[in-house]
Amino acid sequence: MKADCRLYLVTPPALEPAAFAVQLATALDAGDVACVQLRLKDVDDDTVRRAIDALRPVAQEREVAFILNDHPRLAKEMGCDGVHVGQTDMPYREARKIMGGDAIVGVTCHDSRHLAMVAGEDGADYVAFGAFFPTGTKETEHRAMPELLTWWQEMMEIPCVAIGGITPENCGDVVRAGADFLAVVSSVWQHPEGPGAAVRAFNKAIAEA
Ligand SMILES: Cc1ncc(COP(=O)(O)OP(=O)(O)O)c(N)n1
Ligand SMILES: Cc1nc(C(=O)O)sc1CCOP(=O)(O)O
Ligand SMILES: [Mg+2]
Repeated sequence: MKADCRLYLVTPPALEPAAFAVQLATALDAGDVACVQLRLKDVDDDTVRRAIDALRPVAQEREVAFILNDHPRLAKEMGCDGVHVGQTDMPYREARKIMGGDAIVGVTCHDSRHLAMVAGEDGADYVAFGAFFPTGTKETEHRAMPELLTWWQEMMEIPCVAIGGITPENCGDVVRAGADFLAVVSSVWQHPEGPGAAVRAFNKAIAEA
């Protein structure tokens, strides 16, 4: 059992804020979730602001960290707890400068030991590896293996996030390999019995891994 692995929910790529706030509350009330990332692609800043206004309180009232994908300035302006930046977004150091020392800043590192070491040494709060499994949520060019997580855990103290196609059924190897967080989209929001059932299934799978 690796009880210290936790869930990191990432929102669906498109959502209607008021309706999704209800879904999010259902997910967060169902079990243990460490953080929520708002990930909206190809929308304008005001659309992101409206979504933050609807969703940030749902997470923060439950003491769940609220992280914005891609947009450090909006994350700072809107009171998010952190930001996630990819390799083609803003460089980590610039994001940190905008967010300040206390905020969470996470960095995508694909399947690269080098990128992860650089992010870790620069001061990232977590590194994210993926994709561990095929995913329909986004086109991915990189495939990460569970051994990468084990190597990271042996080398570094900074938490690592596993992402990409992770489900309650396939997460065991990733959890046992050393993931500190499982970042998930479709297996939660498209779960046939709803997001609450998905969170419960993940919590059980993690506890039994
Ligand atoms: C936790 C987490 N890990 C990886 C990503 C992917 O970020 P990025 O490579 O910038 O791609 P987009 O998500 O922006 O399309 C992530 N968002 N979250
Ligand atoms: C947003 C994202 N980033 C990835 C990466 O590999 O960096 S995979 C991915 C999509 C994750 O969605 P799902 O849980 O539905 O597979
Ligand atoms: Mg990005």
